[in-house]
Amino acid sequence: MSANPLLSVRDLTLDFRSRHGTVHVLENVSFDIAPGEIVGIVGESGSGKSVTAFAIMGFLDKAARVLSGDIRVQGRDVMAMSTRERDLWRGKEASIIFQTPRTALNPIRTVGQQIGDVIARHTPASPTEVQEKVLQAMRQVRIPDPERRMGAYPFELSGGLCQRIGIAAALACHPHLLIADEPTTGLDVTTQAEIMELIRDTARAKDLATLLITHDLALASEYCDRIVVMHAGHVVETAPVAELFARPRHPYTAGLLGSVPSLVDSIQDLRAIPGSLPDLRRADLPPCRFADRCPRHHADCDIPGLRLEGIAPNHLVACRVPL
Ligand SMILES: Nc1ncnc2c1ncn2[C@@H]1O[C@H](COP(=O)(O)OP(=O)(O)OP(=O)(O)O)[C@@H](O)[C@H]1O
Repeated sequence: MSANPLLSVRDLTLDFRSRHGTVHVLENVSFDIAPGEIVGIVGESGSGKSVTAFAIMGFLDKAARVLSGDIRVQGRDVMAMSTRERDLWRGKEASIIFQTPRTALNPIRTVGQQIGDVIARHTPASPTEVQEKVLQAMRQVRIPDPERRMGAYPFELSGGLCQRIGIAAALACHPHLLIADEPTTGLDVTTQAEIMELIRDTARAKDLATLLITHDLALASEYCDRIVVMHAGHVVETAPVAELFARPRHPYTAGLLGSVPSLVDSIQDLRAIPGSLPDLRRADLPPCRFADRCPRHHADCDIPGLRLEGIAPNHLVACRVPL
């Protein structure tokens, strides 16, 4: 893991209590992000990507119970913060952008007011100074004609412009950590590329540690430096992007890569991963939650104590029979 990470998540284990029983959502989730690094979390729906992001930001609902683990941003223990400290920390040190930009914005306030609200919460400034900072934030995310657009309501702007407003609000107070949860869902391909380029350029220019949550492996391969692969609440593999795509070592990662048309050599090589995620309410979840779906399953896989281990420089895998 990184020598001086900006974000460090260690052995995060949490569950949710629900009417249908306890859901064992995350177990021993660990990863780091260095300043300026873009890390993608990939995995099927339900693998725990968003819950991990919400745990970092302190957005978990009351049904969540953190059983163990540690989350630090710039060395600061995020889970030990009071609600007030957390409110001040969000936006100033860490920000999140969501997948549905229009619904993430308040429909009855102009976009300029909404960016201004974030600035005013964190910086003592006069209304004129706030307005100047709003314009700066809008220019930074390349919104054309910001003087006019700051008076618009979200419904008056395209999905791509709304996402730019979301990013402007997230970055307005210069945080060090940015979490982007499926930031381009629902946007057309050209707008998707523009938004991803904006996120990448900003991360590089401002040395932001960026966590990109996505289903889209092709997108992750293009914009991320490193990938964290999650399956059913476990991190199963993490490696620099080129290495992971050239030589996946976990059978689940190999299965994911083999199921993406643009990443296989020919259509004949395209394969779906058999089975589905295990029911996370099971009290007897196996040490490897991929075991029931794994073509390489072996008796050793059922021995408790499976951990992420180094298999090559910067390449960790949680598998007893890696590829
Ligand atoms: N409030 C909750 N109560 C019970 N279970 C929950 C709650 N929130 C999330 N979960 C469960 O946690 C697991 C992980 O959900 P999460 O949303 O993090 O997955 P994800 O990988 O982000 O999926 P997607 O790509 O569909 O957003 C799922 O099994 C989900 O049902």
